[in-house]
Amino acid sequence: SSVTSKGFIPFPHHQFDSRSWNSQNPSCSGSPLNYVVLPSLGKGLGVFAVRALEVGDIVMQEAPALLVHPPPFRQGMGYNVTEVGIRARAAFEELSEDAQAEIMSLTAYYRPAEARLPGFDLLKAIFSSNAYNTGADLGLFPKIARINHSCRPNAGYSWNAAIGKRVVYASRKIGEGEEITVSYIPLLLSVSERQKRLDPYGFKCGCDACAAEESARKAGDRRRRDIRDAFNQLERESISDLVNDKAGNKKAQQLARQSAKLAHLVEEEQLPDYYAKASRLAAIFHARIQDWEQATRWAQKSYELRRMADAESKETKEMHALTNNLIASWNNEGAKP
Ligand SMILES: C[S@@+](CC[C@H](N)C(=O)[O-])C[C@H]1O[C@@H](n2cnc3c(N)ncnc32)[C@H](O)[C@@H]1O
Repeated sequence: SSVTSKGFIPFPHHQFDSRSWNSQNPSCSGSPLNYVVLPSLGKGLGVFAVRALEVGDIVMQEAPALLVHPPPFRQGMGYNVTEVGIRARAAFEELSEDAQAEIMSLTAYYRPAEARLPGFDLLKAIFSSNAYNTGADLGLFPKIARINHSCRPNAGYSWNAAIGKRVVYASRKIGEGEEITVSYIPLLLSVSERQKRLDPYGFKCGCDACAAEESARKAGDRRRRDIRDAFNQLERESISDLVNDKAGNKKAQQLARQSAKLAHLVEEEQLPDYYAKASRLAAIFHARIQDWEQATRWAQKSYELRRMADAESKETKEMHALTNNLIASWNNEGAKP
């Protein structure tokens, strides 16, 4: 269409102040360092901001120190851990002594009984405790591996295939000296469900959300459950057919309101991992009621968030295309006599 051939239509500037997003540029090395590794009370080492960071600022980006091409993934059983361990060992042997020492200093979670078994391999434990899916491989990132968990994290991270690095970025404003945290688990769960997911990591979570007093924890549980239910419902509705009668229109209006409410709820609960997903739904449901202005605002927000995580990802490109389509609809409406 003419929109794609003309390229990306610039957004009206008054709509969004995008300065903080612009400060991120994953292709620049980001030095001097934005972080320092220091002891964190009750959590071993942790990563702390040495300056105030805006949303979207890069905390760190790291190429994998160890990259393992995994054996086939077995549905319901995961990878063959022994085989992954053998491959990790082979890759490890190729590294410099310094790189090996950095890896061996990392924290591994295993039961004490495991360590007493013959053939216990600490490298294997370190690798399986700290590695991430990295494209089609598994990668170990020793600097990122120092970041502690929070159920209300202030940073997000993702593999950026274009630059071959895992990128950690501020997903909220972070003050100078504040600890950088990410989430190790899905967050739309109650305090006790989250703790179960964290058990294999060997710690009791004492983050703000888990350590709050009982009434606040209960309220948080309720809000996270409401958010999860709303996501499920709206995602189902987003792929169902539109009915263009009075009742259908009323329902569409209601869904648009619900989608905006969901986007505000995830912000209230401070769950930046879910902002992009909620904003996308709000864009879709406002487009359905042909509220092009709101639809465009939400789509652009989702696009910016996704671009921050990975400018080249399929999801980012999808949101870019959707935003452009919505702007085109908005312009067409304005052009109508
Ligand atoms: C990926 S490492 C993070 C860096 C680690 N603190 C270190 O000193 O190397 C994960 C381990 O850090 C600790 N940890 C992470 N988040 C924590 C939290 N919220 N509370 C307590 N301990 C935590 C646990 O020991 C966990 O097994």
